[in-house]
Amino acid sequence: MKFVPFDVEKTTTSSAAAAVAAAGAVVSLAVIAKKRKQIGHYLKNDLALYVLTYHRSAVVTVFGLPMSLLWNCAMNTRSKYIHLFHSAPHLHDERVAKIQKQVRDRPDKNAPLCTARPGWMSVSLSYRTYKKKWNAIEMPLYDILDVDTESMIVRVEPCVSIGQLTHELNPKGYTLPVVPEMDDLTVGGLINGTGIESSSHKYGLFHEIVTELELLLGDGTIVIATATNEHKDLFHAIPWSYGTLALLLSAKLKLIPCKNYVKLTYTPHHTKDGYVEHMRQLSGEYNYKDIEAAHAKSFSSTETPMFVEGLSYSLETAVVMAGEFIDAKDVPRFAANRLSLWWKPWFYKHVEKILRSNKEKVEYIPLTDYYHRHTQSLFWEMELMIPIGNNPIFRWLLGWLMPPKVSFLKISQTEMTRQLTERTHVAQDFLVPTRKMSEFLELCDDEYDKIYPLWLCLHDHSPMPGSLLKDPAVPNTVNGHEMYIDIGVYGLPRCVHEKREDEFDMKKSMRHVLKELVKMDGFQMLYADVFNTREEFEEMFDHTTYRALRKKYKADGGAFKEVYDKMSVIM
Ligand SMILES: NC(=O)C1=CN([C@@H]2O[C@H](COP(=O)(O)OP(=O)(O)OC[C@H]3O[C@@H](n4cnc5c(N)ncnc54)[C@H](OP(=O)(O)O)[C@@H]3O)[C@@H](O)[C@H]2O)C=CC1
Ligand SMILES: C=C(/C=C/[C@@H](C)[C@H]1CC[C@H]2C3=CC=C4C[C@@H](O)CC[C@]4(C)[C@H]3CC[C@]12C)C(C)C
Repeated sequence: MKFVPFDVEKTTTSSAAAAVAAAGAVVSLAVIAKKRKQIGHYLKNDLALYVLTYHRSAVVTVFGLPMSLLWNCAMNTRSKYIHLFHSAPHLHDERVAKIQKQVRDRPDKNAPLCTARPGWMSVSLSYRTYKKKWNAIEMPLYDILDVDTESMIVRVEPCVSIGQLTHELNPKGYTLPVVPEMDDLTVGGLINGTGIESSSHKYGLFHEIVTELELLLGDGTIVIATATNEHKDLFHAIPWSYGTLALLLSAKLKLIPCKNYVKLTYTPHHTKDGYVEHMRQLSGEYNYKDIEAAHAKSFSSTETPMFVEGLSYSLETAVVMAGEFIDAKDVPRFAANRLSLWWKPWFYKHVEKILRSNKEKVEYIPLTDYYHRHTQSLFWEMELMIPIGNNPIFRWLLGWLMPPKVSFLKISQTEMTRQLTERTHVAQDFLVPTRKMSEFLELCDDEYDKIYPLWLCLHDHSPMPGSLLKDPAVPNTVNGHEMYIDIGVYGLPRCVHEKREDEFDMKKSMRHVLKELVKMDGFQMLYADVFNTREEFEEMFDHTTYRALRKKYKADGGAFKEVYDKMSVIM
């Protein structure tokens, strides 16, 4: 039987439908009553499975939204309780000693190490099933250990989330130079994986803001690694290693001062060449000295905007957004747009309207709202899960509950929807040099059958000796940096929308795109499914020094598996 995982065809903007969805339980009951005969079989076997598989939108609305709210409330209460009664940064060393003991005394030295954070909690498509078989180490490291505004450094444990950090830092007038969207992302996941945001053209990927790592090696030794000390090779190799070199115990991150508003200029474009060139100009790549200045933290004196982002709505159309910090006192009266208010339209829809108006527009957005501009709609994933989610009535009634947690979306999947997601739902970020941006956009348009919008986010790629990431192939002569662009493709190909799923072959398209990506000196973000063979994966990521370091730091020989063994879906 053919079906699509989300009720895409039922997309309707009518208010009546929104009201019905608001009372989602009634809908489910009505549908179930209507199809009693068809589901009789399931009633005997597994009604829950039927509902979870065929009525995903209703399940997400009726159960996912309130459960996510309850979960968030429980987690907030828990962290307030821990903060009040058990917050003990000074106990960090005790906690570390217990983790060290677990690693040293693990019963099966042949089973590889990984963290015990459940796979369904990870902000990725993967369920990380290896955790059931391997030595999963409990690492209850949830504390912000120190905020030093003299040296502009914050020291954190790896399970600290982006949400925790922004809550702590922003009201005090500080922020991380790179604040990846999504509150549930953890510092440990972002350092061992990667993170990016619209300030990455200045500050690089998330690992570029790290100054020190406290690491536990496979043999139980603890080392402190910085960019200049005797473990600098390990320091550079941790990003993109996905927990295959050592376990991270704490990290020091850079801070910058911030203001509480962002002045955002939206520029609509109706040619590909127009928006590609505009983004390249804004990136500062034509003047790399500017980027060096940014790295030296003098962000306010540089000419490049603090934030640059693009949303393309077809191969030839996009809106390019450039933002700067601005003080509340400088915001013109009544000019603020609080994007995060529950009844506001989804951000990418708001931007699409600006594209249609074809007029440049300036808005003043509170900083936290700016950081969360894609949160309500989970980029544009919510349109697939809750097709009426952007309807004004739905937003007024239930917008305050949005979005459901990615964790809920993961645990509520049935095997059938999971397989279908893997076959038809593209969720990938490709990092390509901006010199190849135009070519790669054409490839995506063709291979993914017109998935739009696309997320366009620049980042400064600098050499990282020893990491899996290859150095820039055509380095800018000044300092070896090269400007890259993250092209985020999230959604269903048009043929899948139109119920012609047979015309889309995920593995074939993915492997073709990845092959071309390597030729263009690009690479793929690994939160997504990895469809490469091992050989193809090794063409994209340089394993030479990585393997030497695994030997040097006692990660091979069974302590940790290689990245491909953790990430591949084709094994
Ligand atoms: N804006 C952005 O930049 C976004 C980024 N992402 C992606 O999400 C992922 C992060 O999600 P999150 O849920 O926080 O992390 P995950 O649980 O997905 O962990 C990511 C990787 O980091 C490893 N890791 C995590 N903590 C430690 C640690 N203390 N020591 C050693 N290894 C560790 C994990 O290993 P193990 O499997 O052993 O736990 C895993 O391989 C990243 O891959 C990121 O690229 C997703 C959305 C947005
Ligand atoms: C990396 C970036 C953004 C990524 C997001 C768009 C994806 C990150 C995790 C993805 C998802 C996880 C699990 C899911 C459950 C499935 O049932 C459906 C899909 C999904 C919700 C999936 C959707 C895309 C993500 C949210 C950028 C910012 C660099």
